Amino acid sequence: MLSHPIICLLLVLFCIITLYIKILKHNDSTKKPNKPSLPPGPKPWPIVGNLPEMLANKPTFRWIQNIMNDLNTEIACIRLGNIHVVLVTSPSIAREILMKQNAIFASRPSNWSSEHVSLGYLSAALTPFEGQWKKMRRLITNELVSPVRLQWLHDKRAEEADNLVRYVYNQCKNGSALVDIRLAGKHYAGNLIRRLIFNKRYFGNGREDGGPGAEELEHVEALLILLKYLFAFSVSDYVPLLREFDLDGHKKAMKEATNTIRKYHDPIIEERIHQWKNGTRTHQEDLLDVLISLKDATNNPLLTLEEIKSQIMEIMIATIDNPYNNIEWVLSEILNQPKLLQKATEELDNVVGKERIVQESDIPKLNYVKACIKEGFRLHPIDDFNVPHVAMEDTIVFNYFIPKGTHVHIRRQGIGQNPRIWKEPLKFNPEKHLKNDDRPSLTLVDSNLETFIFGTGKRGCPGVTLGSTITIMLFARLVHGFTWITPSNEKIIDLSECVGDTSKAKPLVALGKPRLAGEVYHKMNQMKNIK
Ligand code: HEM
Repeated sequence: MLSHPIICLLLVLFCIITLYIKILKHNDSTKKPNKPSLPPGPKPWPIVGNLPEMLANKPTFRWIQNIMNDLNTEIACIRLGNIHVVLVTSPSIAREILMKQNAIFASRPSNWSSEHVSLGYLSAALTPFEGQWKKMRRLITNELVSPVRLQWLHDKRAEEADNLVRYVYNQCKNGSALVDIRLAGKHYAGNLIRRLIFNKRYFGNGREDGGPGAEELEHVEALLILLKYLFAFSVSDYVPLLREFDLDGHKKAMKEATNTIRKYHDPIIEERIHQWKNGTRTHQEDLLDVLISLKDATNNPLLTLEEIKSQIMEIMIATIDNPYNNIEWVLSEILNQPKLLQKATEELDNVVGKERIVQESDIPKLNYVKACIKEGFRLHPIDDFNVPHVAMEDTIVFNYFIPKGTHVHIRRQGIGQNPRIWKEPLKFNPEKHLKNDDRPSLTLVDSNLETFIFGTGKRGCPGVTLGSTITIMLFARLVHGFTWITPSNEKIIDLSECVGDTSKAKPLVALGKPRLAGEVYHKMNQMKNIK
């Protein structure tokens, strides 16, 4: 006979084992066969996640490209500190995130760089999803880039397009000359946005040939530095305790750049507000006047001084990089395939002729020109990563679990070069955008996100019309106004990318020669130097 305590012990053991089996069974039954997991990715370390690999594999975007190629996936997840970062190269997943689940993914990350540039989240593009974003987004859409406003600003844009031709013409008017296309593109876009906002091309005395002065060179470079370091996978964005140490130097570079920009912007903005207050200015001439004159429901100024400064800095940043980078790549690609350059030139000659220069009103008829530009955006976006979005709640995307707080980076180049979507993805061929498009006038809008240009949804670009116009006019004026050939010491244009980003490693310098009737240029050369 077993003694009483042993029976008790056996009974307890039996209960424990039964309970354990029950728990196991329960877990098994609750484990649905397809319980969503995170998207695939490298196994994260405890606490730091994949930060060690990120730091050991610079530049980060190439490390991420390699991870996704190795895993053969169009969606991946890495963990940086305690933040999940999801990467996407599939148009259908991008549509799910930016269209179907748009409301969930409408926020932006909070980090030092975006807070710094937006002067504490006062502007639209960088501000997480909340009231301030709504206020500034509405204002941009309704007051700064509405069709009526863009019409009002037409003549300023036309003068800057004329100044572009004047600047290039002054370099090659005695025959032909080498022209730095990157420089010309940067400064056309910089002049144009300064003109729309401040009614100024030059902060200083400018240059007689229409080119940039030292101040404009400094201004545009500072804006591009901010872009370079915004959302640039700085380690302190994921481990805020490290912010003070500025381990990668991003903070120092960004502070210097904002100081430079504010050195030019702030006195103009402050003086202008003063003029409106003391009644010496009563007539709106540019977007700064518009911003100052906006009123709230109680007829008080809608915007504070800091809101105006922040929104102006953001629009300056948003306008310059895409157009010049696109045109530099497109011209490089078609210099290497002269038949394409010839086709674009023929279209311009057919639509415009050679007695006048191309104008914005010609744009609807320039489908081949626009197809070239779209193809440039597909192959060579300025940055692989779109501005990041943040999931505001837990969700499921294509059967993957995406936790609240995840940063989503849609990879523009990954989408544009996705071999499942595009035949011969690495070949520059504008016909790709003409084949399936029977609309009478092609646009640069990327509605199915197979070429990721402006994005879509709540955080999609509000500057589509202005951005398209600037880019198309830059390309059309250069190709219509001048003959371009590869410099004699280069067989073909070197199409290598920078190691650290997607820009062209070497600036494009091409041999340009005027190709229109002489009076066309002379008229522009007589333009006053607008300061
Ligand atoms: C060719 C030129 C341009 C391109 C390719 C472009 C592209 C983009 C892209 C891809 C986004 C992010 C979309 C997303 O988050 O999913 C964006 C956002 C934005 N863009 Fe543009 N853009 C251009 C020109 C402009 C211009 C001229 C303006 C001036 C008003 C502008 C203002 C903005 C703003 C304010 C946002 C942020 C929207 C938000 O977060 O609510 N962009 N742009």
